[in-house]
Amino acid sequence: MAQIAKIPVIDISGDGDQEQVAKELVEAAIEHGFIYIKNTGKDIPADAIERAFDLSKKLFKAPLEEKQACTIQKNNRGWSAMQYETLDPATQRVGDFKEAFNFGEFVDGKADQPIPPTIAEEEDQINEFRELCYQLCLKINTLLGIGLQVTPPDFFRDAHLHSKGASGTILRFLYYPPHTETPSADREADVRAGAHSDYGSMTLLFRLKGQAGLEILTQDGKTWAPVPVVPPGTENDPSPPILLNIGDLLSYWTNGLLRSTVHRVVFPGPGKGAVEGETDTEPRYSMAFFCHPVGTTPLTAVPSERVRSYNGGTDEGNPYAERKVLTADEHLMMRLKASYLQLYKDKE
Ligand SMILES: O=C(O)CCC(=O)C(=O)O
Ligand SMILES: [Fe+2]
Repeated sequence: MAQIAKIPVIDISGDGDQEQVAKELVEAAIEHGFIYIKNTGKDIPADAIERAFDLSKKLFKAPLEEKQACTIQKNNRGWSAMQYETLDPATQRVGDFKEAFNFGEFVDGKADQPIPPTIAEEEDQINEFRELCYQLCLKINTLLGIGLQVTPPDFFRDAHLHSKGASGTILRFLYYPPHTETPSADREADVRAGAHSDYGSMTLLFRLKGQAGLEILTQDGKTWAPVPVVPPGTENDPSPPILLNIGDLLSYWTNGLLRSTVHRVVFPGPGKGAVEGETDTEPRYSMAFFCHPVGTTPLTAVPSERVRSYNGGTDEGNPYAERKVLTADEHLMMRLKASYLQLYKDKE
């Protein structure tokens, strides 16, 4: 069996020493880029997560025409069909064995995009779940600011405030069929989601017990390590931990100090390193909340001595000195173009 990923579990739900928690979070973000946020149910109640998963199952079971009518657009919202997205085009021979549905920001509590009629009545519930995720990301942004001693410490949080404008933030439901339903997929050669790093500031990932598949690339750059849904010590929590990972934008913004880790979703068939108690024989559902700063935010130098003095892991001086300042939206567009080849080819 493959070595499972070494990812720390951190509890940020308490009222205790915030500085200490912030420090632990920052060290984990620098060292691993992935962190299990212990789910005590205080930030995101277990039943809100359960209900969101139920809604996601209902959505993917909706008639094909309903989903097709919501096909993903250049605004990154809507439904992406089985094998439509290819996250790692350089390596994959076929597209990802998954379906996905992206919800962008809501306006006045309503979705600002077509929604399948099958789930239209639950629009409020989607909005509420988005809001819980957003609030948790704001809290994490504050902790990162404190841990990196940014002045002011709410520098990152501020850049994510809805009140300052629209952002590319997406709540994404994902459905991966069991291997038995995708016989054309070669368990060894094909993947359910190609190797990639996430585009935004940070991602919250929700998974279900027993459903295998997620792996991260370890620091040697060639070994893949499975990421258990329920790491040791969290078995009795109300819900499995929420998996937090740092995205490319936050890594870029911090000069590479915070690590954006490459990950993928595989068919961990027998002998291929599945975690004990997890399989790929059942349908797999996951939900990702991709948190982005307000689109017009310029990704200028972070006012933190720790970030400033980090030279991006090279000896060539500080990349801030040379690079063009991108906005959050420009950074996102650069990444989207690389993974939706068809969408951008057909319509440009
Ligand atoms: O489904 C998962 O476990 C991971 C999904 C993912 O990495 C993504 O959508 O960016
Ligand atoms: Fe991802």
